[in-house]
Amino acid sequence: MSCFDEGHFNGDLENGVSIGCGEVGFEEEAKSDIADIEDAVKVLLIGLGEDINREGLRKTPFRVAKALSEGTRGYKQKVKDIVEGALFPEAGLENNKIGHAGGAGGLVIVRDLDLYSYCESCLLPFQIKCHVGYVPSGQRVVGLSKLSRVADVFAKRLQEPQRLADEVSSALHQGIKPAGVAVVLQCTHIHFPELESFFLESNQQAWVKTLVSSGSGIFESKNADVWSDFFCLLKFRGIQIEKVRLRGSSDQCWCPSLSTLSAKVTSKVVPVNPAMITAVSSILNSLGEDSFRKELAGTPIRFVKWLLNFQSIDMDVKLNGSLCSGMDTLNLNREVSFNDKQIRSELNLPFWSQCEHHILPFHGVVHIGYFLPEGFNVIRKSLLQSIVHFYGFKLQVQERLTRQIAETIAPLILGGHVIVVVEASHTCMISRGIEKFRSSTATFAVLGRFSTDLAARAAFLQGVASATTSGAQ
Ligand SMILES: Nc1nc2c(ncn2[C@@H]2O[C@H](COP(=O)(O)OP(=O)(O)OP(=O)(O)O)[C@@H](O)[C@H]2O)c(=O)[nH]1
Ligand SMILES: [Zn+2]
Repeated sequence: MSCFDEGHFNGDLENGVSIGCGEVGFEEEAKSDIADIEDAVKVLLIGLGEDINREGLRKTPFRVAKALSEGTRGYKQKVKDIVEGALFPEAGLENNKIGHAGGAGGLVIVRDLDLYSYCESCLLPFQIKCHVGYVPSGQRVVGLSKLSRVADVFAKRLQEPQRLADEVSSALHQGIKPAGVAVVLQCTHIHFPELESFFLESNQQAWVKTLVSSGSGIFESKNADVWSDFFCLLKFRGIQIEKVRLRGSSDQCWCPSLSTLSAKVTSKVVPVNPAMITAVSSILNSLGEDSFRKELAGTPIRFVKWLLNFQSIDMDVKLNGSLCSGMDTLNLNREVSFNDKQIRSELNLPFWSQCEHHILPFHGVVHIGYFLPEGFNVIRKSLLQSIVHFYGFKLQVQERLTRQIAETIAPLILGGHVIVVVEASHTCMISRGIEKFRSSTATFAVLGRFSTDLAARAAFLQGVASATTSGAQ
């Protein structure tokens, strides 16, 4: 059932009708929506060739349903309730003078509100740093927390940055009746790897960012001088405004899936399992969206194409003798002394993976260290990058990914002395109510001398610390 229709937004503000799917039997409806989403997730997992009964996946359909429902709870929240009762009388600087100095005497801005939303084009969460300001009028101000709560109502939907900014500024204007509202959003979206070119280039950026704004009342015009007050107060926080896309500016496609995955759909006929597409459409409807809404038209196929990256890649990593080329296999048994001057490092190899608990991406960089005695060839970086992708492009947990990379490299190295460190940002940690935006997870796997020799580990880790900033974000 869809609660998303053109007029729903204004109607909900004025008469307080719940934005959700009606009050009566709402709990029951929510439960059946969760169950429907779980069934759809099972179809997706089976479409990936996964065993839905295996340990790591058994609870995944429920976790995903819970996460998506949490991430789109905004459809069921009433903006009116949030603002009503939180408008406080406050004399202005110049009593009864209407306009800029009316009310409490000038601009009020709350900066650095960390929110997350779900991208309507690819169904992945994206991060938002939201800055909301308004000029009070009518001798009253609104509770500061309500600015964040109202922004969150619209963030917790399937969104696109500009529409989100517009909805927040419009909702606050209707709720507070100020002289004007201004909203600036800094949005950060995971970058989609271009698999074909990916194995060649290791310098793929991890994030796509955009800055959008929206204004109402005295902020309606993007040239209004009150915007410069607003931008100055943002500059205090180091936010460079020049890059803000003011409303109505050219709408370059924000979501990277609109350029990469769609291009792949058109450039090459890639068979996509229709049952998986139907499953994603049913998830959209269970969330209270209208899967026929034009912005959602291509979302199911984009989401399925993204998922299929993690089915398994047909790249066959040849770990036979040819990889040991230059390593004289007779010497492989020869004892050679280990010294930390002979540690070879390959750092910042990018990876993408998908957490099997929430079917949400985690991505970052892999640092690999191994022992390279005199006279032996290094392992080609492209091979190490291929091994990283081979294990990355699966439904994973980070610890398992780290171990599998180390175990695959060890046999290629004299003595099997290898250390692997993975640094990653987990999308499941920035969303789902956890919302730890700047968190990143590091995992470690050590084999051979690296598991017993602290000095060797320290030598490698020092090298990583001084040679690189984490690529996780
Ligand atoms: N160790 C590990 N845990 C992960 C990874 N990716 C996701 N998780 C965790 O998987 C766990 C699943 O816990 P559950 O209690 O079954 O599910 P949940 O209700 O979504 O848990 P919360 O995250 O606490 O909301 C969560 O704690 C996630 O943080 C990973 O790569 N490694
Ligand atoms: Zn997207």
